[in-house]
Amino acid sequence: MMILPSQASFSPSNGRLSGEQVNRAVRRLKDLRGLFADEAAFLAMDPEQIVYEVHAHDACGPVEGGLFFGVSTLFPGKVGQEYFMTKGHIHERRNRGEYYWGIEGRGALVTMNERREATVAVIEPGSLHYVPGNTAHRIANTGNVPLVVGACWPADAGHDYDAIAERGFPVRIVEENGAPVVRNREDERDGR
Ligand SMILES: O=P(O)(O)OC[C@H]1O[C@](O)(CO)[C@@H](O)[C@@H]1O
Repeated sequence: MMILPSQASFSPSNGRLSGEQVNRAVRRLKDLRGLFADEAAFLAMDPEQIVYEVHAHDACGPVEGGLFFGVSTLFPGKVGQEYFMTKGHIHERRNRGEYYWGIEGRGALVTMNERREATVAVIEPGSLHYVPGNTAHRIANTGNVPLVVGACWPADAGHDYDAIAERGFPVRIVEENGAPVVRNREDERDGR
């Protein structure tokens, strides 16, 4: 019998993920153009500012039956009144689901199904969230410290951004009177 060493190192308390097969992807403000309601506020900010980074353990490549394991770190901040958020996607293979869990910080998981019905769940340390297939998803950081969220998803799920780009999600997570609230996009006159 062969005793194998750990393939990577993961700390459940702070989400730090490292090792040979761990890839790091960074998204800057300039990668999120057009997603925030307040375009003027967006243009006044540093486009190179890092909004979030994703560390993912890729042990198998994008194969059917495989799994990816990742940790997203979404930094605190706002564009106008709207909290920093991930780009958001639906899986290319539509029926693939995903697990998320809160590790550090506080935020919101926003989902949208094929009928454009949205849900919003509070993410906090220890919270667990199952995103079913056929459901677009994004997270927003509603706190003052980095939001660290773990995720596990099928390796062949893929990311489809174009399918949701035109109309976006039906809700926004914004600050009102110092607290996060859910705002319906239908209440906006323009923009998304
Ligand atoms: O791809 P997005 O929408 O920028 O989200 C960030 C990441 O969150 C995950 O859903 C989980 O880490 C990844 O699949 C994705 O790359």
